[in-house]
Amino acid sequence: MADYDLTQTHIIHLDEPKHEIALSTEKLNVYYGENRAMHDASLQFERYRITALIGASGSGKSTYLRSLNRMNDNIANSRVTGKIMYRDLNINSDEIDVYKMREHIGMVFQRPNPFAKSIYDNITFALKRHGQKDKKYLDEVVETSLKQAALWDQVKDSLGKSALALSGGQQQRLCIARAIAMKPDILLLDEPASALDPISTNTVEETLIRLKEEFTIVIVTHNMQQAARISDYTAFFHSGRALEFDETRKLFTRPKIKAAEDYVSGHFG
Ligand SMILES: Nc1ncnc2c1ncn2[C@@H]1O[C@H](COP(=O)(O)OP(=O)(O)OP(=O)(O)O)[C@@H](O)[C@H]1O
Repeated sequence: MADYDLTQTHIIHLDEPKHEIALSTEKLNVYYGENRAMHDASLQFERYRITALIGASGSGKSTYLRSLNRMNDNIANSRVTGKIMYRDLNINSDEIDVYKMREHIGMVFQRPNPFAKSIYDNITFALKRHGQKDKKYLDEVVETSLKQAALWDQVKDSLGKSALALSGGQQQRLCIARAIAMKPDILLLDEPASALDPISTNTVEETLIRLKEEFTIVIVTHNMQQAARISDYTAFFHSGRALEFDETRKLFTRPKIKAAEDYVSGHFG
């Protein structure tokens, strides 16, 4: 089995992508001040597939995920180099309107973070800010997004209720509904189920599996069973590098790199 060489640049592309590539990075580096937290990460994300990012704590998964829709821009002292290609555009460039780009590449965070507003207003907030006033359209988006996030049946009679009164699992599905209301192409999720109980986790996982019919999903998870259950592809991160990238079933059963084998087998026992 190959071991990794941290002095090498690791560029990992799928041998034969089966679908169109929705998003990719080329030699992506992230620096926090002097600390280089991501080294030349080159990965490709297929459209309508779920890709899981796995690896030990501190290996750089969130750093990488955040850079995909320029969330690292908000961190003082952070710098990102390399290309992030979306629809033939390098979105890691000064000319990009970051807010517009995030309409195409949405994000859901680890802790549910609904606004202190009604369920309805949470979903319509960004659309209204973009000038959408058509009540019929807004009503439709609220219904469709909540249905897609598997929350509609539970909240359809209480859309005026505060989002903060929902359970943690429901709040997270509301945050997913809020993200998909903008009809993004790509959904980035940073451990979206880690703060949830097993039943809510299960519902979120089922929701994500259904959502991949319409969206390309990239998800950070510490939960190997979750990665195995829901993802089509997995990228293994180690020491700020994307070291191995493959179909999930191959990476979990026949990893090529020892560090990946140790990590995966340690978690599966
Ligand atoms: N805002 C920040 N400022 C400075 N350093 C940071 C920041 N965020 C992350 N780092 C550093 O970057 C490295 C990678 O961290 P990151 O959070 O991306 O790892 P991770 O694999 O997502 O970890 P975890 O699984 O614990 O969330 C770590 O050394 C971390 O200390």
